[in-house]
Amino acid sequence: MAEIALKSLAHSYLSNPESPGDYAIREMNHVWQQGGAYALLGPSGCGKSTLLNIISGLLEPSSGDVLFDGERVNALPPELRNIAQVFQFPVVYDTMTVYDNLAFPLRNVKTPEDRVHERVMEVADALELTSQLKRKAKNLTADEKQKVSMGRGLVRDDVSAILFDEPLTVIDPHLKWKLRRKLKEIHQRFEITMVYVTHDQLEASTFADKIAVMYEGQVVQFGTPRELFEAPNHTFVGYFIGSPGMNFLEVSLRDGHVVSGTTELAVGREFADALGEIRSTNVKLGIRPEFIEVHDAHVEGSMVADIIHAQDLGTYSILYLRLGDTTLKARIEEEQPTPSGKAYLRFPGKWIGLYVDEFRVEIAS
Ligand SMILES: Nc1ncnc2c1ncn2[C@@H]1O[C@H](COP(=O)(O)OP(=O)(O)OP(=O)(O)O)[C@@H](O)[C@H]1O
Repeated sequence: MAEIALKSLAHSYLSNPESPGDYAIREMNHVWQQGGAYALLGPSGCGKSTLLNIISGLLEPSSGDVLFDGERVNALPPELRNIAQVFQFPVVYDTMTVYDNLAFPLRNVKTPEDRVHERVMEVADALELTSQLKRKAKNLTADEKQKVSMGRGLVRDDVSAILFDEPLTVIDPHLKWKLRRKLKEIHQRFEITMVYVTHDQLEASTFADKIAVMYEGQVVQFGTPRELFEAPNHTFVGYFIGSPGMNFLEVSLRDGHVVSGTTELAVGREFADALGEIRSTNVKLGIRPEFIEVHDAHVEGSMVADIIHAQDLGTYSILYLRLGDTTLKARIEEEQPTPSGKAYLRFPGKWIGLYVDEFRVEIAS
């Protein structure tokens, strides 16, 4: 087991990269601590697989260092890095039994047979494969084969980390949830550093204690699911996490007042002061639909909005609103009265974010 640190790491698949857009991984520093359960979350093409392949040694980075427990491993080939990798599609030997498939990574490093047996039985038990051990892998379903693949990743207890690259893609939807829980249990039982790659926020938050959100080759935020929800560090995290995503309004100052387009926004003095300090023209106010206060009559400091549409989702509704020239979404709970026609909105200062060139900046209170 090891701490994995990435230092000034960058990678381009081009031989002469020129602009940041030429990089699959833009220069980054990141640390996966020993024993953590992490997710690497991001949309297709943001660089997740590239990053995993650099850690496991399948790919050499264009620049920067990969350190395991402080030791530079850039020059080490994958087989000497002690990293287990589980891919989207099962990697099993069809002609071998489940038992022999699970035993393979251990026998490969000349583990004594009594220890092989002990570990195979332990992993088979954790993955509920005990009754399948004598079957030939070729007779298994896709789900079962992927469980064997995961088991092969888990069976060695001397690995530095296990990297899972979208491992549940081929798994039947009703089994996915169960397997995610299982992986979490296994993590607690074996205390191995695990990095789980996915583009699904639910999958990331059920598995991981901390999530690294990747966007355009950069980790734009590394935090707990709650931190990502309550204080997204980048507009992309705001859009990507939560359903529906965060509202972003382009804002500026006009005669000392905060406006979005031609509409004056009722927000605190601190926000206006912070806005006054900013020179960029790319400035946004972010607020989650969950944190907008919705009233059916005027209250002090409220802004009146037109309700375009209310979407009833059972235990809550999403209101689609027009506030001046911008549209917004707000969530109201079942027990709250749903206003009709007009709604009176308040943006609590605690839940407003200020975003400059897409990154969140602190507002002094
Ligand atoms: N072998 C390659 N040669 C050239 N470009 C590549 C190669 N592999 C990936 N890329 C490019 O690098 C960028 C990052 O790709 P990567 O596969 O790491 O993203 P990802 O987040 O894992 O996406 P997905 O979820 O679709 O697998 C993309 O623009 C992709 O087109």
